[in-house]
Amino acid sequence: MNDASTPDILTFGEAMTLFIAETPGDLAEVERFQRRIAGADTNVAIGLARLAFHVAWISRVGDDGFGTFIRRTLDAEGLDCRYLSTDAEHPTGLVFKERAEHGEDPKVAYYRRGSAASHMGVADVRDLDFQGVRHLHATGLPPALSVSTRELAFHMLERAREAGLTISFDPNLRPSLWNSEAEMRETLNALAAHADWVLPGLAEGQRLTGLDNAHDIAGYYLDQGATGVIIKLGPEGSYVRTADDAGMVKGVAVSHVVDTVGAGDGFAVGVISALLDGCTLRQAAHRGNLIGAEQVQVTGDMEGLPHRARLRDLEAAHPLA
Ligand SMILES: O=C(O)C(=O)C[C@H](O)[C@H](O)CO
Repeated sequence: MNDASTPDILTFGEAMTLFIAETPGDLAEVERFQRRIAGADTNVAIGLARLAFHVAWISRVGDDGFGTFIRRTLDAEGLDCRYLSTDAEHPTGLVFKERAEHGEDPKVAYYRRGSAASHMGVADVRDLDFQGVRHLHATGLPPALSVSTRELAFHMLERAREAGLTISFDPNLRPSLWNSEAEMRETLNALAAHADWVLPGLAEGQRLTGLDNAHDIAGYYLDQGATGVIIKLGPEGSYVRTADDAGMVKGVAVSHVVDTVGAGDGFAVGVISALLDGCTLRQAAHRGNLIGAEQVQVTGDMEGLPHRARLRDLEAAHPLA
């Protein structure tokens, strides 16, 4: 998209070229892979663009074939890539994913250390105009990649706050990318304190807060300043809490889980799109559950993200109970 108009939504992070094993088992045995794109932030950006929001994507790719592939894919998905730059010195990040056989979480191998996106920093967004933008979505990936992307993450949330955008934050824990558990916890909780809507999974919330149940975890983030917290509970659905409401929003049944990666990103797409459409937090959690369920039925990380027509069908078939 080359449109110079103001985006509805800003997103930033790392898009990687993804290789999905064509056969199950250890990557050491796999000879053929399918090529796709991946990255928690970019999955959300694509999902929101499919739902007809104007989404700007802030990132870097390497000056290599994988970077060209990512740029072409994001353009084709309708993302506004005016803030996507090409880094001549560092390569595009890659991720290889095992093929899941029985709905288990597949193993992934990252080749992203020192990637183009991990060299982003505050200077990349010096000319970024927040005026008129409605929303910023952030995840725990940029603060995990490098010191400069961590600074960028805090800078983005602080500027969004000053400019009056709403902010969503999904911790997307990747312990293998952090130096220590304590650093991960402190950094992600500090970032979450800048957000309006915080969207951890139950296990993530437990690890980040040391608390046990969804109600208390949500309370922790409300006390830090969030207006709404939704805890993802997998197939059970999600737990919603605001200052004056709390309760379960039931999940939708899925007969065959193919691959769970990207389900949380689908959930974020549902929640953010619904809130920007003017829905309540419970309706937003329900849409998150619906899109999360779509995402677990495909092998790629973003292929299950629906366009508006499919979303209308899903919401008609599964009204909020
Ligand atoms: O962004 C990452 O770290 C990934 O592993 C790529 C996946 O698309 C992502 O995890 C899905 O949330």
